[in-house]
Parts: sequence; structure tokens; C-alpha cells
Amino acid sequence: MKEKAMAALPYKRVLVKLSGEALMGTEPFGIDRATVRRIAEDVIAAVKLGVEVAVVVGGGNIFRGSQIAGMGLSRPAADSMGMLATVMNVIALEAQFTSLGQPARAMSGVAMPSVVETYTRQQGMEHLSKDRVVLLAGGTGNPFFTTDTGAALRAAELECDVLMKATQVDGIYTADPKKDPTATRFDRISHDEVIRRDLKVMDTAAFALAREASLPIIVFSIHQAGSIASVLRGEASCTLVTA
Ligand SMILES: Nc1ncnc2c1ncn2[C@@H]1O[C@H](COP(=O)(O)OP(=O)(O)O)[C@@H](O)[C@H]1O
Ligand SMILES: O=c1ccn([C@@H]2O[C@H](COP(=O)(O)OP(=O)(O)O)[C@@H](O)[C@H]2O)c(=O)[nH]1
Repeated sequence: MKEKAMAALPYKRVLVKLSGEALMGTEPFGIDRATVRRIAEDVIAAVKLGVEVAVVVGGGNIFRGSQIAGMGLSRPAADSMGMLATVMNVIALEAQFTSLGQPARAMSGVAMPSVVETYTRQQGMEHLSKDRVVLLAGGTGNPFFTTDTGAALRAAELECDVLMKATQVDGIYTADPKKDPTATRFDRISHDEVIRRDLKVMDTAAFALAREASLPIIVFSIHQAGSIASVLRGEASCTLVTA
């Protein structure tokens, strides 16, 4: 069944980057239960298509290091708080997947063994090959990075075929479409061109790492229910970044 479904899709293993803000729904802060459920259902719909799914989760719905650094905190201390925020998010997601009957494992790049499994590449690969959704917290495990860069890193390490950046807009535009109504969307663009034009949808470190690893990136909007599966089936508007 899995082989049959997979045959129609160009990807066998994908990594979805989910920002912390995607879990807020319409709340100003934190985790909105209904939104977490909707996103878990979206991921499960993708699993049912026959792909293995890893998810790197951000923490911007709770703490962003760059915003709280300076308030009596060094940047590394503030970034530690940001990384802990991502752990809270994966705990919420793991519970949601479990209650929906989908096997899932939360793993953290920041060791917290009494809370979630510590990330290792080998164990992550093992979970994916057993069709468990792998929920990755802690970004890269180091300060001064973002979870976008963590997503490119984990996608490369875990041999994912594509990094799917779920965001607020349906792709990469010539300029920020929220600020410039004349901006137009790219269907396809190279990593080099994204970096050369300094397009801001992910940080440059993430694009550079993806380029180095020959990792394609899809940028798509998470607002529509079922969007991950729609993108995988080639039915939703998005931007594909390739070499
Ligand atoms: N060239 C661009 N193309 C698309 N989006 C852009 C561009 N420049 C800036 N953005 C903005 O980047 C945002 C996504 O980046 P970010 O805030 O890091 O996303 P998220 O909160 O989903 O992690 C989009 O919502 C969009 O407003
Ligand atoms: O490798 C990483 C990834 C994240 N962070 C910290 O965790 C916060 C939350 O991550 P991010 O801002 O990427 O979350 P998102 O915008 O995706 O919700 C960041 O602001 C950083 O403070 C970090 O220090 N190292």
C-alpha cells in the first residue's frame, strides 16, 4: 500500500519546518489546541500518502532569543530560552499525534532526557523508517542559529528529499508580499538566486546549507487545511528552490 502510494509522489522522506507562530492560531502567544490538532491532521494526511515525515518546530510563539536578549540576558542565555520554547511545542504536538493514533517521537537537539529523547541521527532515521513522525526540537542545539537553519541541517542529516517550509505566504516573492502588493511569486528559483537577491523568507544560513547539501526547498502556506498533502500532490501554489 505504502509503495503504491509512494510511486505517484516525487518524495519518499520530507522534512516540514513549522514555525512556532503557526501553532498560535489567532491567539497572541502560546499554543492553540485546535490549531495544533489541525496541523497534526495535516501531517497525518501526508503520512497517509506514503511519505516519511520529520517536523522541525520553531519557538517564536513563546520566546525568540533575538527579542529577549539584552533584557539582562546574554544572547546565548536568551537563545537557550528560545530552544526550550521549541521543546514545549514538540511536547504538545507529540501528545496530539498520540491522541490521533499516529505514532510520533519528539526528539531534542538540546539534551533533556527526562523530558524528550535526545536527538541522534541514527535514532531519527530509525523512527522515520518505522513510519513514526519525528518531531524535532532545539533547532541546531546552538545559540545564534534559527530553527530554519536547524531544519536545513536535520533535513540534510536525515536524508530527506525536500525541506518544506510552511509559512504565512504561498511561496517566495520578488519582495515581501505583505509589504509590497506588486511583488510576484516565483514558481521555481535557485538557492543561488535567493541568496543573491537577499530574499527574506528563510535566513541566508538555511539557504546556504541547503545549497551545500543539494537539498530542494518548497515554500508554501500552512493556512489552508490539508496544505502539506496538497503541495506533495502538486496541487497547491508554492515555490520550489532547486540547484
Ligand atoms: N521575498 C519574500 N518572499 C516571501 N515572503 C517574504 C519575502 N520577504 C519577506 N517575506 C516574509 O517572510 C515571512 C516568512 O518568514 P518568517 O517570519 O521567518 O516565517 P515563519 O514565521 O513562518 O517562520 C513571510 O510571512 C513573508 O511575509
Ligand atoms: O538552532 C537554534 C534554533 C533556535 N534557537 C532559539 O530558539 C528561538 C526560536 O526559534 P525560531 O525563532 O527559529 O522559531 P520560529 O520563528 O520558527 O517560530 C530562536 O529565536 C533562538 O533564540 C537557537 O538558539 N538555536
